[in-house]
Amino acid sequence: MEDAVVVRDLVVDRGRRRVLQSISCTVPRGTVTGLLGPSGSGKTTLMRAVVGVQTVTSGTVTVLGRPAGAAELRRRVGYLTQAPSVYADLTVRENARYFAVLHGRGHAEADRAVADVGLADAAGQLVGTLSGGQRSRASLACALVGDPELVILDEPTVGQDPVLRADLWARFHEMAAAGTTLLVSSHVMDEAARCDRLLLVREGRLIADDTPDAVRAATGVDDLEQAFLRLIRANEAGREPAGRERA
Ligand SMILES: Nc1ncnc2c1ncn2[C@@H]1O[C@H](COP(=O)(O)OP(=O)(O)OP(=O)(O)O)[C@@H](O)[C@H]1O
Repeated sequence: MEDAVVVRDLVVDRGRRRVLQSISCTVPRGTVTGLLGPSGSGKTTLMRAVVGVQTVTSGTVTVLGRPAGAAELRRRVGYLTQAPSVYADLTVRENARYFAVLHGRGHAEADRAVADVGLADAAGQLVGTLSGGQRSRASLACALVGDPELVILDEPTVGQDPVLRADLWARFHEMAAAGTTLLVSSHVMDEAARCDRLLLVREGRLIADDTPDAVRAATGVDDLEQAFLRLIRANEAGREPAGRERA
């Protein structure tokens, strides 16, 4: 099956800086692919390019077989930005129902999306009165309510407690098992182990595109944070990055 996302030789300049330096990678359908890297490494910029809202300098981004940003992709791609994009003066339920209508879905789907992010008890609460972590989950519910084929989630678990984080990751894997493709960014390396595949970026360059197990095998260490350190050092030493083969 074709990949959900194909990025080829992507270069992006923001301001006067080159923030993505010729990135090529793929996101296979029906997987949870993690986009990992330190703050400022270019994760959000890459996600914006996949959503089609980022001006690119050169290269191509193909999403579900179409150029990124194509009008017909709007309903097929869900995007959770880092800043919650929900209406503060509506309740959680009203927000979810509003976004559900935009995607041709009903109340039942909206209520399910709210429950899926652990907000059933707060469904009647105004978003403006929620905690930061709750607000970001309300935003997540709105990104998922249309049941998009490709879901791009920019740091969806920041500020969530460990139980909720585990629940959210379980939900992501359920969605992937049902055929949805998820690209999920995080700068927390312990989340890398929860992904089917990993894209590791640093300073605008891709230094790994592989499964967690393949990254471990290529570097000879079990701990993914240590594995990434080795990849970074190997990369800085100018050697060929390890672990580029598909498992
Ligand atoms: N609007 C902008 N104009 C100029 N430079 C920008 C702009 N937005 C981001 N950048 C720069 O682009 C680089 C990549 O930023 P990006 O937001 O993609 O990183 P990130 O990996 O998502 O970081 P974080 O984990 O902190 O969200 C950073 O050096 C950042 O300062």
